Amino acid sequence: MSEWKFQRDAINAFRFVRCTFDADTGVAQLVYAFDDGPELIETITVPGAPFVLEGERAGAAQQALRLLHLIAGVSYYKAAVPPEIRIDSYAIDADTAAMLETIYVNGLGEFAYRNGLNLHGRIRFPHEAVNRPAAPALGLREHALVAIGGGKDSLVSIEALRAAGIGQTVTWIGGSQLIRACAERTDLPTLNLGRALAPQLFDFNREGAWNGHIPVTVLNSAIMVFAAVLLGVDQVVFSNERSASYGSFIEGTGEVNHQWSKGWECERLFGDYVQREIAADLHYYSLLRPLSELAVARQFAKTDRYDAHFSSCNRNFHILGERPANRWCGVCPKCHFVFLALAPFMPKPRLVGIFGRNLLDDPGQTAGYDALLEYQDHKPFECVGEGRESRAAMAALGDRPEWREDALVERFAREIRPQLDEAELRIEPLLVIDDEHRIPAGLWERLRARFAA
Ligand SMILES: CC(=O)N[C@H]1[C@@H](OP(=O)(O)OP(=O)(O)OC[C@H]2O[C@@H](n3ccc(=O)[nH]c3=O)[C@H](O)[C@@H]2O)O[C@H](CO)[C@@H](O)[C@@H]1O[C@H](C)C(=O)N[C@@H](C)C(=O)N[C@@H](CCC(=O)O)C(=O)O
Ligand SMILES: Nc1ncnc2c1ncn2[C@@H]1O[C@H](COP(=O)(O)OP(=O)(O)OP(=O)(O)O)[C@@H](O)[C@H]1O
Repeated sequence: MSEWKFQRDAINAFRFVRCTFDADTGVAQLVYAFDDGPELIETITVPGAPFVLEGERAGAAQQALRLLHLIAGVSYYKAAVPPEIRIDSYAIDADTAAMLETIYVNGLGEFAYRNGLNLHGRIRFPHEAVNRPAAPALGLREHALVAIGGGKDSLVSIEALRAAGIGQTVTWIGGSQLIRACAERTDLPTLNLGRALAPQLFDFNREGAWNGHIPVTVLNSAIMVFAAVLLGVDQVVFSNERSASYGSFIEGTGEVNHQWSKGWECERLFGDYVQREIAADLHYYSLLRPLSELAVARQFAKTDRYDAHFSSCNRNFHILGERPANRWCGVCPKCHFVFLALAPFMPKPRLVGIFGRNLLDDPGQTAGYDALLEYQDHKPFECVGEGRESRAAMAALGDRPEWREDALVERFAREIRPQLDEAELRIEPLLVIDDEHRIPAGLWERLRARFAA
């Protein structure tokens, strides 16, 4: 074993070795390996131990842990993308294998495109006939674990749940101080789940591993579903908007969606699986699924409670490395998009105050905005709205005296808008609420009017 060296192209198999949970400490270990190489151990820590798990709750916790093991494996599998996948310590059925293949192939879509790999037909999870009855209802108490990511979306959900009178615990994974500050600002109960990647992954990256984006939202979802079973609560709430279901259109390739695991296909697949295989009364849903990015931005603008705390700039969230000095780097696609999406709904001084500068009056940002507008470029691989949302927001600003002379708004009006169909530049149709979602019916009845206003 000590002789083993990471040689990406010589690896034959990726192994799901085992997953364990110590109810006395709240620590789960997710163990993987390549061939007969060293064990790669990812650790998840759930505060609140010791946990008492008996009977059907214990069975549900084991199912949730296995689902997490299988999904979290994507971080390591991607390092070598070997021809074979093995599961050493338990068996999965054909439906589970099919779901995992869908998550891996689509969730690694951007990774595959950027690395010139074709994963279709290459990712095969071994499966056998497994006789398991549908998951029982566990009698979970009515309470929501709400994911918070430090950006505007989860804060919109948290305020909507508060208004609807749903008991919630604001929950995040990892050690981000920015997320902690936002969570504390909610004045609600909080829960910070620990996650440590296997340290060897960083060595493998230096030694030539394949690297690229992984479907982090479904992975965070699996962590929170596991925590919900341990804590005995019946809802796991994310804040993935409708626009996340649409990717970037690449000429000659087709659609590649950076945020596939925030999209509707993934939510439906994962949420149905949780109810069928883990607990019939555990509801996983995205509260913002019926809303476009612009509709979410409009909701966010209604309160200034988080202006001095939130950030959507992903540069804040690296495990290693530098973070922007003032929460908004101002040059990445998320900064560009969030500034543009909020601008139609916020007084200009407030928005410029949040970012510390006016991104739309900076000609240096032209290429970034062109990509968002899908003008001579494709939509960036980031969590940003659809091209038609960016174009509609820019057109709306062009009609407003306080914005229309800013460099990029003026350029849009002069150079890009004349090439577009005016009927497709209206904001109102993009703010319409959709009916495709998994939000429990009673809650949605209480929230629909709020989101429509
Ligand atoms: C913070 C960030 O954007 N990270 C992406 C970046 O990673 P980078 O190498 O620059 O730094 P680290 O995040 O510190 O990661 C170090 C290495 O660790 C591996 N890794 C990390 C997390 C993980 O869950 N699995 C891993 O394997 C990986 O090898 C890293 O190199 O670039 C990476 C490659 O493109 C991205 O994979 C990193 O993205 C993180 C997984 C991440 O958390 N990103 C979110 C901020 C994010 O992109 N959210 C999406 C949600 C969409 C979705 O569900 O896919 C979004 O906002 O659009
Ligand atoms: N570290 C984390 N722990 C738990 N959930 C997270 C974490 N990071 C992101 N999420 C959740 O994943 C989903 C997608 O993240 P996303 O970044 O789009 O949302 P956000 O941070 O709320 O808003 P924004 O789009 O403005 O960044 C959200 O539900 C968010 O709460």
